[in-house]
Amino acid sequence: MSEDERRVEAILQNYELKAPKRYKYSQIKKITQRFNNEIGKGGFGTVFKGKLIDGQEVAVKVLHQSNGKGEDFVNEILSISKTSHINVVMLLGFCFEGCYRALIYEFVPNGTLADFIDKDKSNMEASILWERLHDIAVGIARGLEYLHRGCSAQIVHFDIKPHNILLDKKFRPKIADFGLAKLCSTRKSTLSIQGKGGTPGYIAPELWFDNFGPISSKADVYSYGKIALEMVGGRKIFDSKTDSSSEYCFTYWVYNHLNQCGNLDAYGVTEETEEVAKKMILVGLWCIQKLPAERPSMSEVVEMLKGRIEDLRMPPNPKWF
Ligand SMILES: Nc1ncnc2c1ncn2[C@@H]1O[C@H](COP(=O)(O)OP(=O)(O)OP(=O)(O)O)[C@@H](O)[C@H]1O
Repeated sequence: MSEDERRVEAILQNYELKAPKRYKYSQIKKITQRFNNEIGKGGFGTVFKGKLIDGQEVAVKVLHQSNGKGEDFVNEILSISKTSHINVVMLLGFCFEGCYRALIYEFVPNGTLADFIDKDKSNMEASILWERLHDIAVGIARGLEYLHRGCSAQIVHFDIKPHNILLDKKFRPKIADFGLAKLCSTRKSTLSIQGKGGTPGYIAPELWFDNFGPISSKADVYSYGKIALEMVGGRKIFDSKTDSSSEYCFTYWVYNHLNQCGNLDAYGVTEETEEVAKKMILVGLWCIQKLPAERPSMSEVVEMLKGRIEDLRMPPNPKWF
């Protein structure tokens, strides 16, 4: 056994794991029918569709063997095994055997929020579309509120982006991909991370620069704000391949437009759907405030989204990163 394996094994034994069952690699092969149904590839591994003995459909993430260190694997297991929430993807099991590592999740069948944002929605009735967007926004906010405050350990995800939000058959969002997540004591409100995590466009400024204040769950709030704006804009607000200034422009455009009491026709927002769109924009703008202390908590975001539009203010100054 390598030093790294010994370390992972010790952590797994010492940690009180709530639920996930440990599987042998031979069982993983059976569950995935010898890896014959690939769903997709990520930075850390390949995801296959599979079936447990009781017939439950699962997604099995098989980690690349080149991932020498067990850190991401342990992080994902330890973070997610402490959770149980309708808006957080459930970890059902894992495999850690020699160089083989795999994670077994509930299968979430309706693609990612990124797919949904990109999808042509012109044949969807506007009121249905905006109700769905609003419900997705509330669901993600509730999932994050739970991770930040509601489960036994405080969890900061650090990589909230549309690709990591899966949608179930009722379009309920489920937060996935806990590779960068960090557990911290519920009494501690700040934490530190080694290395730079996150994804450009969604990553909070304090994760890059030292002078923005302490690192806390407000980093996820920032990423959430970007997602909320992206959902309203119906497009990526940051696209490194095409236009590095698009994010900046969209955010300012929306801010100025709303400040001057303009309507949002250009974004397919009608009178009927304007309230929902405005709420999501206002929430998004508050969440992407440069200083973490000026951003709302996720509980406040849920209240803002569920409350009356009249009670929402514009952020006082456009000081976004
Ligand atoms: N529980 C699941 N149910 C259904 N599909 C899933 C599930 N988990 C992941 N997938 C799909 O598998 C693909 C790969 O997921 P994975 O989390 O490994 O990578 P990623 O999020 O795309 O990239 P990275 O991990 O590098 O951020 C994605 O397209 C995702 O939609």
